[in-house]
Amino acid sequence: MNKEYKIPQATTKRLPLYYRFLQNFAQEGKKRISSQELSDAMKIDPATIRRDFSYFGALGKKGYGYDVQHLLSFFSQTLDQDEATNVALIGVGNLGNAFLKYNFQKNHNTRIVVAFDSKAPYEGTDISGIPVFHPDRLEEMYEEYGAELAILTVSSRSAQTMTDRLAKMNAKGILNFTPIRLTVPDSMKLMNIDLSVELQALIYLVRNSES
Ligand SMILES: NC(=O)c1ccc[n+]([C@@H]2O[C@H](COP(=O)([O-])OP(=O)(O)OC[C@H]3O[C@@H](n4cnc5c(N)ncnc54)[C@H](O)[C@@H]3O)[C@@H](O)[C@H]2O)c1
Repeated sequence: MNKEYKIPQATTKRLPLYYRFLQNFAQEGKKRISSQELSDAMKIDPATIRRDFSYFGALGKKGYGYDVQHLLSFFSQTLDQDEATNVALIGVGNLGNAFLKYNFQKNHNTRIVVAFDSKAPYEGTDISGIPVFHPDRLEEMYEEYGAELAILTVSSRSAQTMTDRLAKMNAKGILNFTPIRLTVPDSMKLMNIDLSVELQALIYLVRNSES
């Protein structure tokens, strides 16, 4: 990857999607692919795809398109897909339960390995095959299960406290589903996911394409 460029977050978010579609194309036996074909499959305009790919240097050739295997190994390295990522889930309520059930089945290298909920017993319980412990054991079990990242689905009032504890443990990143704007140290990556913001963006797109 060309490290001189800071990759925009919108591009970063599309990388796993590109990877998934490229895997499908490879499974169908496709050797090369144009940005137009990717665009048709992914419903992202070809200019965006070309711009996204340009952040990683010249990956395609004019008139030839992109070499599927080359792109796949490139994305796999970039996304560290060869390395498993263990994730901890904090807060097993409505949202957390759904994540434990889903557990990223489409991405075999990323999985929730341990979860925490204040209603869980100290010695732990099993929900959808994942051990769930009381948050008193966060530091101990996060380490024991080799978690690198945390998904935060706790009630709002606990969000910052749990974030501070994760920061102290040098957790690498948080995927935050709570509505709280969290304060994190520079060393920690934070991504906020808010369905109402996404929905508002969709409403805006729909309204602005009506004429
Ligand atoms: N981002 C989104 O689009 C979106 C959508 C729905 C809900 N949310 C937010 O996600 C969070 C979870 O929503 P929900 O509907 O699952 O709520 P919920 O009340 O069903 O679940 C929250 C869980 O967190 C647990 N909890 C509280 N403090 C804790 C702590 N310190 N450590 C571990 N567990 C703790 C509670 O026991 C509970 O089981 C809320 O903050 C909510 O506002 C976000």
